[in-house]
Amino acid sequence: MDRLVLTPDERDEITALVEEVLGRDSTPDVLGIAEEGTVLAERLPHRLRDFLAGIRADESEIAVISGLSVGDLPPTPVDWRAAAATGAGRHAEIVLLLCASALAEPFGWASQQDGRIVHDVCPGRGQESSFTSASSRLALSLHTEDVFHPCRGDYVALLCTRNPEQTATTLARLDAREVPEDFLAVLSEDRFRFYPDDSHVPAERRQAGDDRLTSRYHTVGKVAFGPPDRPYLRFDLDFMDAVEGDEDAAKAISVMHDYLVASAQEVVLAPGDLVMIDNYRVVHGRNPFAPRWDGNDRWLKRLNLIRDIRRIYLHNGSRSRILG
Ligand SMILES: NC(=[NH2+])NCCC[C@H](N)C(=O)O
Ligand SMILES: O=C(O)CCC(=O)C(=O)O
Ligand SMILES: [Fe+2]
Repeated sequence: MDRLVLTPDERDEITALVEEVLGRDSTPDVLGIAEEGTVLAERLPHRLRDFLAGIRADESEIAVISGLSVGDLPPTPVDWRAAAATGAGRHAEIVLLLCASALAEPFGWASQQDGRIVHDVCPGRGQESSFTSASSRLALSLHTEDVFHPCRGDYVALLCTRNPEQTATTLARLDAREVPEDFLAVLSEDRFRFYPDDSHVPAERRQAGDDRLTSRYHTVGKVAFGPPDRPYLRFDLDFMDAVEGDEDAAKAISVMHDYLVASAQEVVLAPGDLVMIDNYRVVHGRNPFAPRWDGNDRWLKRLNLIRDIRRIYLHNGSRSRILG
């Protein structure tokens, strides 16, 4: 894991840029700021830009930037809808957008959190055991973000605003030297189906049987692909299976899951920590925790990033960075 600890001066420089951007409009347009992101990011401190350029060039698995300001925070919202309605944590959203734009291009999903580009990750009441990021008492299993989609992010960026119980984010990779060749061979073939996860599939639409959003919709592909000595990875036990009747592929999924769990590392994010997770090189998840419901619950802001925004434009057939 790579880490950059910002100096108080660097933190203040970033805060000043964020305040300038927020001060331009009475109602800040987060998507508009995302459009400008790569230009605004040119004004971030040199050491931060150098650090992120290095992360990108090396394809580093995990990078943490510490010491960011997250602004004045209201109580942790009860769910992402409440956060969206009130604009809670706007300062943190812009910190995340600007810093992440020095690494890659921000984009969003029309099907996720109402098409917002910056997401809220906080425990949701009644969602303690869900398979979405709003879960708490149930662990979030190791996954590739948006595993079903060919335009899934190159990175997931998470900025922590609160983490009172020091709940860990879990991370694991596939080391080709550690696994048998025949196992890797199965993973490297188009023998796996990947489905949209529950954050893309509102319960009502699933019940209504909207084909694009139900389990009938899937893409087929490989779990391991790309550079053989440093394979990329596509995996989410909860939202994948083997193609019809392929028992060796089914077995490979469970062996792979056990391998990832056994080799996972934990990173505890503190307020002001921003982690950039390479969504091709590692899978991530979260340990379970007990929600408090006292306004002081764990709260992250999340952003998806892609190296080439044209892939999103081509998929959309328009110059929009909200994939829909
Ligand atoms: N294994 C899983 N639970 N996968 C789904 C991950 C959570 C999903 N990306 C969300 O935003 O809610
Ligand atoms: O809460 C965490 O630490 C990770 C959550 C997660 O997987 C996500 O928001 O995509
Ligand atoms: Fe995730």
